Amino acid sequence: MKWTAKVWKEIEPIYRKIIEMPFIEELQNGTLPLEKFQFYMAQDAFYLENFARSLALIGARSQDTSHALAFIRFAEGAIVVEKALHDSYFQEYGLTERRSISPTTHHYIHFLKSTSALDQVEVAMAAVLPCFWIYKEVGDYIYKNQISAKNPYQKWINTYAGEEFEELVINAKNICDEIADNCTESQQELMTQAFISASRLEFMFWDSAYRLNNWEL
Ligand SMILES: Cc1ncc(C[n+]2csc(CCO)c2C)c(N)n1
Repeated sequence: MKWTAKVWKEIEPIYRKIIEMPFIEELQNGTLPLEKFQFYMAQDAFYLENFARSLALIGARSQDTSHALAFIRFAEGAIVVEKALHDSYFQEYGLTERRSISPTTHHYIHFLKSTSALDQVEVAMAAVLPCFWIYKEVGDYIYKNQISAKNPYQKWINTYAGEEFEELVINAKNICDEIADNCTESQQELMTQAFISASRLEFMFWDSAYRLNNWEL
């Protein structure tokens, strides 16, 4: 069995929780309060800037040049494509002020940065995979189950349910399977643990936006 098939089984309960969470349900119905979406967008802008750096670092640390190129392109995509989506939402919803990084965003960013800098590059690749894969699954899920034709968050949904994004995800998954095949069992286990941690953090990222959770002090 491929490594990706094995790890998806591991995070299936987390994925189920994600698609059942109120943030996702209300995003799908278009009823998510704007304040919560704004909080999410503002936090995601911080996330992307840092996530792109992790991807670039993984690219730089990759032995295989085709993997290096793929991760450098992912890094570019994180800044160019995703940032464009944010900028349009920032304009549409009049989001101007720069907020502070929430505890969950802080934790997620630093988990990715330290993993990409200090752990084996294979483990770092596994740590960033949920960012691609879970977004693809969630995007497709929402797209298929949408009831309302008019949704203020449609652009977000279309970005992740689209074919262009699918290609990126397939590429990221294939690279992880290729490198997992050349890993020892204990290295694979570290990859799996990193994948699970990042999946939990994806859940927390939406959950904390729904709760507008920020530092108390
Ligand atoms: C918390 C959080 N996790 C994942 C993504 C999705 N995402 C961000 S950059 C990128 C790769 C290049 O486009 C992907 C899939 C997000 N926006 N926010």
